[in-house]
Amino acid sequence: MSDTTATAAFGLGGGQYTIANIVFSGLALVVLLYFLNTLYVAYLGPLSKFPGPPLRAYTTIPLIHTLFTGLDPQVYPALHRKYGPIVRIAPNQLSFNGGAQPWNEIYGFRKPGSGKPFKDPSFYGKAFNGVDGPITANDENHSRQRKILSHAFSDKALKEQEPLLKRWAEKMRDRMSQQADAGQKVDVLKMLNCTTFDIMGDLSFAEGLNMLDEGEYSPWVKTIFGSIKQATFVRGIKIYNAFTEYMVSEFLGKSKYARDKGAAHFGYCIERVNRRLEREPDRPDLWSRILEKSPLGSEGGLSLDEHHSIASLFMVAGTETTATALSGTTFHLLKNPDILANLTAEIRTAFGSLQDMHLENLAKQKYLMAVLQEGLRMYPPVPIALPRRSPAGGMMVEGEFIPAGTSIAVHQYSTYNDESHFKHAGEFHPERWLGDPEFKDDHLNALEAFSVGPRNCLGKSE
Ligand code: HEM
Repeated sequence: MSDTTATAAFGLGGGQYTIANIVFSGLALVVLLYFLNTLYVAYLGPLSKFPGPPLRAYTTIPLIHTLFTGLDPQVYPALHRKYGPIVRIAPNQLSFNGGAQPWNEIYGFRKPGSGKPFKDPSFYGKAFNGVDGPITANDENHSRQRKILSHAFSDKALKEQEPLLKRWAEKMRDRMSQQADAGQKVDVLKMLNCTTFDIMGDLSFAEGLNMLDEGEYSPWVKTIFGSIKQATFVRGIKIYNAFTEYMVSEFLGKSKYARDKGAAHFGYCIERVNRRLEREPDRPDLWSRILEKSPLGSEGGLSLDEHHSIASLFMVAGTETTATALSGTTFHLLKNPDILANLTAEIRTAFGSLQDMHLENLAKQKYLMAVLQEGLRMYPPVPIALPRRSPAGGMMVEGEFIPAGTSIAVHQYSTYNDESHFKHAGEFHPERWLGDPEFKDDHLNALEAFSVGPRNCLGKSE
């Protein structure tokens, strides 16, 4: 090829046909194509029909900013108020707050053979040992694991744990009373976290973490809280683009710092699970029921690695969530003395002492149940969105076609704070759950704090 032909062919002009120029032109072309593609996706692509802030259609930076600043429960309700029940919150991401319909369409059970949304991999991370527990397992492993684990969460199994739950509740009450009698301030959130972690340790491994005794978070629990924040930060970097996702998975995720941090939490789990598997406690715990269904080494049962992953999940999923729900509800009760007085009256009329309280008769206290529901609505422990990806071939949600691979989710706090679902949404009104005519137009089925469908919360009691 002559210089002139090459110059013409590469469009370089002026006889500048050098390797550097070719590389530079190639890079410029890639940047141009990337830019044009971004513009196409933002303004002409299949998600361009959905409303949302223009910048969010173009880049994930606002999404990451919201994540890093922790303003999720402020930003997304405001976006839904402005743009409606479906909002494009990133180039490839839609947020829903339309109530029961998107809950069922995105998360609910589906007919066999119909395309099914799956968990968005950019949100969900595997357990430290790389072995899936129920949160990240594929459908086949998930249903195998869930069948085994459900046995430990049946009504019968929970009834069996009643003395344990009562013992810890009494301990929490005594501890709080001691502090109050001594004129000290009571950090209710901390007390509740100490209690739920002690309970989960005792339920899972037949040994508490002694946090209520110490009145302080144990090093393990501090590690768990730290790793929740760290995981959020890592997720923010990952979702920027494919390159940052690769860098996080290949380098940051495998760095010594990340490995040491992950190993600390996981190490505590491994140690306790192994210790528990070596002995039979003098009273049944969750693992007694799990091992009943799946003896170690049995075909189709849980592997030792799965036991570790599941224990590490239980310690996160069942503790901070419950403590958050109870502390949020306590906050709203203290802000609403009339409601607190009604609740106190119901409980003191029904029970002479703590000894009279049982799981069964507590569940029959209508006002108590309404207060807890309203607490979950006003202060959901998972206030964010748990994203799924739409399946190959796309799917319909709220009558709109969603193309394959789109990240879709119901945003909990936006749903529960929307006046179209709940009258006086920003106020605490347990009466709405008790058939009060003032709230007759409320969409009570928009509240799904434990999610719905095959992957809903295992700890939810019906
Ligand atoms: C108020 C307390 C709780 C709330 C609001 C809550 C909420 C949730 C939600 C929204 C999910 C779905 C996660 C997803 O789609 O990725 C979930 C899953 C799960 N939760 Fe809870 N949870 C609570 C308490 C508990 C408790 C006490 C346990 C007991 C260990 C527990 C164990 C689990 C497990 C194992 C899963 C995974 C289930 C599966 O994928 O099959 N949770 N929870």
